[in-house]
Amino acid sequence: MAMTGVLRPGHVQIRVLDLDEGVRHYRDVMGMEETGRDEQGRVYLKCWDEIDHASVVLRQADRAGLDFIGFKVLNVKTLNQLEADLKEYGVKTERIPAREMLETGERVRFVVASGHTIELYAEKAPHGNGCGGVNPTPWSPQSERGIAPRRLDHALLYGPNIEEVRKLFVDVLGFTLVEHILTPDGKANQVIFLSCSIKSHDIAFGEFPEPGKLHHCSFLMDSWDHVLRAGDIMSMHKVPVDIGPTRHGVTRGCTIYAFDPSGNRFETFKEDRTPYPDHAPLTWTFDGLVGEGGLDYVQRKLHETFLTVVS
Ligand SMILES: O=C/C=C/C=C(\O)C(=O)O
Ligand SMILES: [Fe+2]
Repeated sequence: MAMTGVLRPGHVQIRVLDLDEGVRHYRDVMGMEETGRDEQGRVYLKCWDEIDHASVVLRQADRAGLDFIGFKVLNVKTLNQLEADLKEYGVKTERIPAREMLETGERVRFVVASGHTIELYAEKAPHGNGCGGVNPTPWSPQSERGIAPRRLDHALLYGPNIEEVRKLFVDVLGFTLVEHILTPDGKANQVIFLSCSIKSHDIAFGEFPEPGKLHHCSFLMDSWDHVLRAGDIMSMHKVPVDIGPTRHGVTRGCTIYAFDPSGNRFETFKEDRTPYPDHAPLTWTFDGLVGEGGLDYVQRKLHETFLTVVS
C-alpha cells in the first residue's frame, strides 16, 4: 500500500461495442463472475479471488477503450486527504455520487495529463471469493471456470505527457517508479511502471500521441502453467492472440496479450517480482526492449503492435 493509503486498482470501466459479446468474453472465456447489472445497462464482473463486488464494468459504446480506472484507498479519511492533496497540487477533481456505480461509494475523479480519467474511492461492498471468512478453503469452484484469473492486476495506458503523470502519481499519490523504458534517444521515458504495493506495477503509462488510450488491462494468473492453460482456452474460443506466451524482460512477467471481441487488449499475467519502495528503479534502454528481451524475453523481438495498437 502506498504511504498515502492507495491500495490497488479496484475497478476499470471498459467500453465494448457489443455488450452480449463482451459479457460472453469476460464471463465465459475469462471465467469472471457476473455480479450485477445497473439501470444504465452496465454489466459488473469480478475475478474469483477478489473480495469486492466487481472489478470490471462493461459499458456498451460505439468505440472501444477505457472510460476510467479506479483505485481503492484505505478509508474515507484517506480519500478526503488525497482529494485535498490533489487540489493543492492544482488538479481539478469532481465527486461522483455514491451508488452511481453499484455497491460503490463516492468516487473522486480527475483527468491526468495523458488524457486518462482516474478515480479514487474508499467503499465498495464485499461480495466474497467463495472461500469463506472463517476456516476458509484455499480456493473456490469459481477458480476453475474458464481462464479464471485471481484478480484484475494492472493496466497500461497510452497517451502524451507521461512525465507529468509520473510526477503526479509519485509526488501526490505516493506510487513508486519500479521500472522504466527509455525513448530511443535515451533522454525521456517511453513507458513507466508505477506501483502502490510490492507488485511490479499497479499501473503503467506509455508515451503516445493520442490521449486517453488503453494499451491493456491485465489479469493475474498463478503460474506459468496457468498462463499456458489460458492460451489453450483462448485458442479454443478463437480469441485473437497478440503476443506470447512469453516472458516480459520488463517486470519479468509471464504473459499472453490478446484482444477481447471489441479489440480491447487484455493480458493474462504471472507476476514474478516483489519490488519494495526503497529499491532503485530498473532501467531499460529502447534497444533493450528488443535486443535484451524487454518486451519478449524468449524471442528477443519487438512486436510492432506493442507500440501501435491501442483502443
Ligand atoms: O516491454 C514491455 C513490457 C510490458 C510489460 C507488461 O505489460 C507487464 O509487465 O504487464
Ligand atoms: Fe501488463
